[in-house]
Amino acid sequence: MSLAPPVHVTAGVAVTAHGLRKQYGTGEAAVVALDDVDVTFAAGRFTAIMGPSGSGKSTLMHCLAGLDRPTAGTVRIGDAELGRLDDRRLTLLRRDRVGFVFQRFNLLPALSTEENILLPLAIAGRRPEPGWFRQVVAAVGLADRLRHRPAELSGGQQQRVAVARALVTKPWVVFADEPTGNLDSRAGNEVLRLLREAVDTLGQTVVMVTHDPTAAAHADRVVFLADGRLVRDLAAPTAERVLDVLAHLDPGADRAGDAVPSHRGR
Ligand SMILES: Nc1ncnc2c1ncn2[C@@H]1O[C@H](COP(=O)(O)OP(=O)(O)OP(=O)(O)O)[C@@H](O)[C@H]1O
Repeated sequence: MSLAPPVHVTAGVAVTAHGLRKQYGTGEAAVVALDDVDVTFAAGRFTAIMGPSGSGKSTLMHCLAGLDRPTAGTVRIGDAELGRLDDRRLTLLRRDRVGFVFQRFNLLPALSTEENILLPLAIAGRRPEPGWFRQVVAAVGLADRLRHRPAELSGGQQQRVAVARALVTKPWVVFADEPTGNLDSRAGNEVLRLLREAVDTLGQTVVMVTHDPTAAAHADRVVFLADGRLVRDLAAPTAERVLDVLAHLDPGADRAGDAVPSHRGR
């Protein structure tokens, strides 16, 4: 597969979706999970996707990452339009150009930390760039855990292995799906700090789905979904402002929203 230089990445845009629609089922059982979503993710920025349960966050991320095909609309990662790629080329794009961090870490239990981190490169038959592997390992603080297997690591350490695995290919974008969902707040903070650092020091693009306003506050921007539509776009988020927006999207979150000062009208 030939992957031309990432025109859109160098132009400042890593991922774009236009007119994105996803419908599950047909007739009376039909569910419209995404309803005409247009969104652009700038290169070298950290964006969080939030919204009430069932609002379409996972569906959006799966369509953006080429893990699922939309019913209508287009997605571009770098200069590749995903709808124009057959399954094989899409698999290669995901392998070579996209990093993933999942809530459940998804490490291979029989492999060491080092082997897990290098797995995407091994599958692609690529060697790590000299120095890059060491730089990534140092960044995530795992230099003294390289021979350990996942079962010998804490949850936070396992997720740091997953972050290193996502960064090692120098992907155009890292998609993180609830990366702190299985971690206590300290370990979660550490993972968020790492993602933030990857953006600030490596120019990495990160798109993260989260339910946690504190996690979203690490991002440069938060986009909010409700009923499959993109309804708010918040720059320079704080946990309080995120809570405030959420409280007005989801009646179930009203109590949490009432607990913080309202920032409406500012
Ligand atoms: N495979 C599927 N078949 C049918 N409906 C689906 C399927 N996957 C998701 N849905 C529906 O699509 C809608 C959006 O789901 P999605 O998982 O994207 O929401 P979410 O915002 O990620 O929710 P949560 O925060 O609870 O994880 C929901 O109504 C869900 O029930």
